[in-house]
Amino acid sequence: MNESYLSLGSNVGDRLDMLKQAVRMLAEHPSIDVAAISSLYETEPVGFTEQEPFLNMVVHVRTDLPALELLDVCQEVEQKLQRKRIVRWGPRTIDLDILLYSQDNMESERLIVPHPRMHERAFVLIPLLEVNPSLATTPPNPAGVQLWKTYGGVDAFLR
Ligand SMILES: Nc1ncnc2c1ncn2[C@@H]1O[C@H](COP(=O)(O)OP(=O)(O)OP(=O)(O)O)[C@@H](O)[C@H]1O
Ligand SMILES: Nc1nc2c(c(=O)[nH]1)N=C(CO)CN2
Repeated sequence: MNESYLSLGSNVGDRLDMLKQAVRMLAEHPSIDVAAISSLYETEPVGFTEQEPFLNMVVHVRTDLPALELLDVCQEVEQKLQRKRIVRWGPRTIDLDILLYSQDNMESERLIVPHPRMHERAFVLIPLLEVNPSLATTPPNPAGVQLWKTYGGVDAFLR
Protein backbone atom coordinates (compact mmCIF):
# COMPACT_ATOMS: atom_id res chain seq x y z
CA MET A 1 0.00 0.00 0.00
CA ASN A 2 1.31 3.44 -0.91
CA GLU A 3 0.87 6.57 1.16
CA SER A 4 0.38 9.70 -0.88
CA TYR A 5 -0.39 13.35 -0.15
CA LEU A 6 -2.36 15.45 -2.61
CA SER A 7 -2.66 19.23 -2.71
CA LEU A 8 -6.07 20.57 -3.78
CA GLY A 9 -6.82 24.16 -4.70
CA SER A 10 -9.76 26.09 -6.16
CA ASN A 11 -10.36 29.75 -6.93
CA VAL A 12 -13.23 29.69 -9.44
CA GLY A 13 -16.91 29.03 -8.76
CA ASP A 14 -18.14 27.58 -5.48
CA ARG A 15 -14.69 26.76 -4.14
CA LEU A 16 -15.87 24.70 -1.14
CA ASP A 17 -18.20 22.66 -3.33
CA MET A 18 -15.39 22.03 -5.84
CA LEU A 19 -13.14 20.69 -3.08
CA LYS A 20 -15.96 18.55 -1.68
CA GLN A 21 -16.74 17.09 -5.09
CA ALA A 22 -13.07 16.34 -5.71
CA VAL A 23 -12.59 14.60 -2.35
CA ARG A 24 -15.83 12.67 -2.88
CA MET A 25 -14.60 11.42 -6.27
CA LEU A 26 -11.31 10.32 -4.71
CA ALA A 27 -13.11 8.58 -1.82
CA GLU A 28 -15.46 6.76 -4.20
CA HIS A 29 -12.57 5.36 -6.25
CA PRO A 30 -12.29 1.61 -5.56
CA SER A 31 -8.49 1.73 -5.20
CA ILE A 32 -8.21 4.88 -3.10
CA ASP A 33 -8.74 5.23 0.64
CA VAL A 34 -8.95 8.82 1.84
CA ALA A 35 -7.19 8.52 5.19
CA ALA A 36 -7.24 12.15 6.35
CA ILE A 37 -7.92 15.69 5.23
CA SER A 38 -6.44 18.98 6.42
CA SER A 39 -8.41 22.08 7.32
CA LEU A 40 -9.28 24.46 4.52
CA TYR A 41 -7.02 27.48 4.09
CA GLU A 42 -7.87 30.66 2.22
CA THR A 43 -4.66 31.74 0.48
CA GLU A 44 -3.40 34.63 -1.60
CA PRO A 45 -2.58 33.59 -5.17
CA VAL A 46 1.07 32.72 -5.72
CA GLY A 47 2.81 33.05 -9.10
CA PHE A 48 0.16 34.82 -11.15
CA THR A 49 -1.21 37.26 -8.57
CA GLU A 50 -4.03 38.99 -10.52
CA GLN A 51 -6.66 36.44 -9.56
CA GLU A 52 -9.04 35.59 -6.74
CA PRO A 53 -7.88 33.98 -3.49
CA PHE A 54 -7.74 30.18 -3.38
CA LEU A 55 -9.13 27.65 -0.98
CA ASN A 56 -6.42 25.05 -0.43
CA MET A 57 -6.24 21.77 1.43
CA VAL A 58 -4.17 18.59 1.57
CA VAL A 59 -5.58 15.07 1.38
CA HIS A 60 -3.75 11.99 2.64
CA VAL A 61 -4.62 8.89 0.60
CA ARG A 62 -3.64 5.24 0.68
CA THR A 63 -3.68 3.46 -2.63
CA ASP A 64 -2.55 0.41 -4.57
CA LEU A 65 -2.44 2.46 -7.75
CA PRO A 66 0.97 3.17 -9.25
CA ALA A 67 1.85 6.87 -9.16
CA LEU A 68 1.04 7.48 -12.83
CA GLU A 69 -2.40 5.91 -12.41
CA LEU A 70 -3.00 8.10 -9.37
CA LEU A 71 -2.09 11.07 -11.59
CA ASP A 72 -4.62 9.81 -14.17
CA VAL A 73 -7.31 9.82 -11.46
CA CYS A 74 -6.34 13.36 -10.39
CA GLN A 75 -6.54 14.58 -13.97
CA GLU A 76 -9.91 12.85 -14.50
CA VAL A 77 -11.24 14.67 -11.44
CA GLU A 78 -9.91 17.97 -12.85
CA GLN A 79 -11.61 17.28 -16.16
CA LYS A 80 -14.91 16.31 -14.56
CA LEU A 81 -14.87 19.60 -12.66
CA GLN A 82 -14.41 21.51 -15.90
CA ARG A 83 -10.90 22.64 -15.27
CA LYS A 84 -9.57 24.65 -18.21
CA ARG A 85 -5.92 25.48 -18.65
CA ILE A 86 -5.78 29.08 -19.86
CA VAL A 87 -3.03 30.84 -17.93
CA ARG A 88 -0.10 29.05 -16.27
CA TRP A 89 -0.65 29.33 -12.52
CA GLY A 90 -3.94 31.04 -13.40
CA PRO A 91 -7.52 30.65 -12.11
CA ARG A 92 -8.97 27.13 -11.90
CA THR A 93 -12.09 25.41 -10.63
CA ILE A 94 -9.84 22.71 -9.22
CA ASP A 95 -6.20 21.69 -9.20
CA LEU A 96 -4.91 18.40 -7.85
CA ASP A 97 -1.18 17.88 -7.46
CA ILE A 98 0.65 14.83 -6.14
CA LEU A 99 3.01 16.10 -3.44
CA LEU A 100 4.46 12.82 -2.16
CA TYR A 101 4.07 9.20 -3.15
CA SER A 102 5.47 6.79 -0.55
CA GLN A 103 9.12 7.73 -0.29
CA ASP A 104 9.61 7.72 -4.03
CA ASN A 105 11.66 10.16 -6.03
CA MET A 106 10.64 10.08 -9.66
CA GLU A 107 10.94 12.29 -12.66
CA SER A 108 9.19 11.57 -15.94
CA GLU A 109 7.60 13.76 -18.56
CA ARG A 110 4.21 13.58 -16.84
CA LEU A 111 5.12 13.32 -13.19
CA ILE A 112 7.72 14.67 -10.80
CA VAL A 113 7.53 13.49 -7.17
CA PRO A 114 8.06 15.03 -4.65
CA HIS A 115 6.27 17.94 -6.33
CA PRO A 116 9.12 20.26 -7.40
CA ARG A 117 7.55 23.46 -6.08
CA MET A 118 6.06 22.19 -2.82
CA HIS A 119 8.96 23.51 -0.73
CA GLU A 120 8.26 27.11 -1.66
CA ARG A 121 4.50 27.06 -1.15
CA ALA A 122 3.06 27.85 2.28
CA PHE A 123 -0.39 26.91 0.91
CA VAL A 124 0.99 23.38 0.54
CA LEU A 125 3.35 23.05 3.52
CA ILE A 126 0.99 24.36 6.22
CA PRO A 127 -1.89 21.94 5.46
CA LEU A 128 0.59 19.10 4.76
CA LEU A 129 2.15 19.42 8.21
CA GLU A 130 -1.29 19.77 9.77
CA VAL A 131 -2.39 16.47 8.28
CA ASN A 132 0.85 14.69 9.24
CA PRO A 133 3.15 16.61 11.61
CA SER A 134 5.67 13.77 11.59
CA LEU A 135 6.59 14.67 8.01
CA ALA A 136 8.62 17.51 9.54
CA THR A 137 10.69 15.16 11.63
CA THR A 138 10.90 11.78 9.92
CA PRO A 139 13.62 11.23 7.32
CA PRO A 140 13.71 11.30 4.35
CA ASN A 141 12.19 14.71 4.69
CA PRO A 142 10.09 15.90 1.75
CA ALA A 143 10.06 19.59 2.55
CA GLY A 144 13.83 19.89 2.90
CA VAL A 145 13.44 20.80 6.58
CA GLN A 146 14.70 18.30 9.11
CA LEU A 147 14.27 18.51 12.87
CA TRP A 148 17.87 18.64 14.13
CA LYS A 149 17.68 19.32 17.86
CA THR A 150 15.16 20.68 20.36
CA TYR A 151 16.18 22.57 23.50
CA GLY A 152 14.17 22.93 26.68
CA GLY A 153 14.14 26.75 26.42
CA VAL A 154 16.38 29.80 25.96
CA ASP A 155 18.53 29.04 28.99
CA ALA A 156 19.19 25.46 27.88
CA PHE A 157 20.07 26.68 24.40
CA LEU A 158 22.51 29.36 25.59
CA ARG A 159 24.20 27.11 28.12
N1 LIG B 1 3.59 15.92 -8.88
C1 LIG B 1 2.76 16.30 -9.87
N2 LIG B 1 1.44 16.44 -9.63
C2 LIG B 1 0.60 16.82 -10.62
N3 LIG B 1 0.99 17.09 -11.90
C3 LIG B 1 2.30 16.97 -12.18
C4 LIG B 1 3.24 16.57 -11.19
N4 LIG B 1 4.48 16.53 -11.76
C5 LIG B 1 4.32 16.87 -13.04
N5 LIG B 1 3.03 17.14 -13.31
C6 LIG B 1 2.57 17.57 -14.62
O1 LIG B 1 2.33 18.95 -14.56
C7 LIG B 1 1.45 19.25 -15.64
C8 LIG B 1 0.83 20.63 -15.43
O2 LIG B 1 0.04 20.60 -14.29
P1 LIG B 1 -0.86 21.85 -13.91
O3 LIG B 1 -1.48 22.43 -15.12
O4 LIG B 1 -1.77 21.40 -12.78
O5 LIG B 1 0.24 22.88 -13.37
P2 LIG B 1 -0.05 24.08 -12.46
O6 LIG B 1 -0.91 23.57 -11.32
O7 LIG B 1 -0.55 25.23 -13.26
O8 LIG B 1 1.37 24.48 -11.89
P3 LIG B 1 2.21 23.75 -10.75
O9 LIG B 1 2.74 22.51 -11.40
O10 LIG B 1 3.26 24.76 -10.42
O11 LIG B 1 1.30 23.45 -9.58
C9 LIG B 1 0.46 18.11 -15.63
O12 LIG B 1 -0.04 17.86 -16.91
C10 LIG B 1 1.26 16.93 -15.07
O13 LIG B 1 1.55 15.97 -16.07
N1 LIG C 1 -2.65 30.44 -3.24
C1 LIG C 1 -2.48 29.63 -4.28
N2 LIG C 1 -1.78 30.06 -5.34
C2 LIG C 1 -1.60 29.21 -6.39
C3 LIG C 1 -2.15 27.92 -6.39
C4 LIG C 1 -2.92 27.51 -5.28
O1 LIG C 1 -3.43 26.37 -5.21
N3 LIG C 1 -3.05 28.39 -4.24
N4 LIG C 1 -1.93 27.09 -7.44
C5 LIG C 1 -1.16 27.47 -8.43
C6 LIG C 1 -0.85 26.52 -9.51
O2 LIG C 1 -0.66 25.26 -9.07
C7 LIG C 1 -0.59 28.80 -8.54
N5 LIG C 1 -0.86 29.64 -7.44
